[in-house]
Amino acid sequence: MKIAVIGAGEMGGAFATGLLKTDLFKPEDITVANPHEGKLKPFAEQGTSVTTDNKVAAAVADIVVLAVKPKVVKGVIDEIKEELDYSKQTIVNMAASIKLDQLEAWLISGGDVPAICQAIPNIGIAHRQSMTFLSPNDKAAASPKPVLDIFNALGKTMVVDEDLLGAGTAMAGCGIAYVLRFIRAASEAGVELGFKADDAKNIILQTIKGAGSLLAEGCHPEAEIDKVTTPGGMTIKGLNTLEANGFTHAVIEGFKGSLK
Ligand SMILES: NC(=O)C1=CN([C@@H]2O[C@H](COP(=O)(O)OP(=O)(O)OC[C@H]3O[C@@H](n4cnc5c(N)ncnc54)[C@H](O)[C@@H]3O)[C@@H](O)[C@H]2O)C=CC1
Ligand SMILES: O=C(O)[C@@H]1CCC=N1
Repeated sequence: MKIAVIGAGEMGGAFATGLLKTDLFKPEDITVANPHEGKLKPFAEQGTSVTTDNKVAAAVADIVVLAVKPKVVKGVIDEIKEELDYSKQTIVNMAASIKLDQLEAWLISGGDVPAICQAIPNIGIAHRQSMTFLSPNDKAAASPKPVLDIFNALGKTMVVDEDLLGAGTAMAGCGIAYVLRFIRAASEAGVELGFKADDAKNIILQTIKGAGSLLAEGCHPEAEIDKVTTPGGMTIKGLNTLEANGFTHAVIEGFKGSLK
């Protein structure tokens, strides 16, 4: 099995980096394509095949991943279309906000469309800790295993109707930035409270891991919060101060804001 990643930017690069940490592909069976050679160098150094020619990348792969900006997708499809073999190749599109119907219209050839799967990961994919949303077209849904195997090896995966893909993008693709901003804000609070910046970051990181492990065991967030809030104690004062400053409202509006 061979895979091509077209676009070695933040997402394509993180995806290729994650792939190299799995045993799904030999490094030389991963082809990374980008017009700028500088983007390819780190991958070439790790033994992957690299090229500045998208057609070369597309021709050799069983799975062709489009990891370019949305406005570039049509141009890349026009460029590689002649090289594709719809009887055996699957196209994975990572560009947000392009619909399957649109991809099929761009890719249709002699009345035939390829297996296409929308995939929205997040940058945790570089560490095999992505939350990835997948929406296959009918042809890809008929044999989903190859794509599922890849993204399951790179974190957690949820297959959703395409209608939910935008919401998934907001929750995890964008959500990782919101979580990181929370960590940064909490670290800044820690510095004001007297810790060095690195210590403050590590304290909040370990605190998040603890919260995550409680929830992973099936605990409910509010039940755990009730255990922490000593009557008349420090935690309830902090929680009420957060809410007086609009914390829950700001979080909800922030996630919804990605889709506006
Ligand atoms: N960054 C993220 O966290 C996420 C990004 N995405 C999607 O991934 C796609 C890429 O986003 P980023 O990696 O953030 O953008 P980016 O700008 O970092 O990367 C795009 C890459 O494509 C390359 N490129 C430009 N024209 C090209 C062409 N004709 N052929 C091949 N490569 C070309 C650029 O040189 C660049 O390396 C976007 O469509 C975005 O919606 C999806 C989920 C999360
Ligand atoms: O900000 C964006 O549009 C992309 C999609 C999810 C993360 N980055």
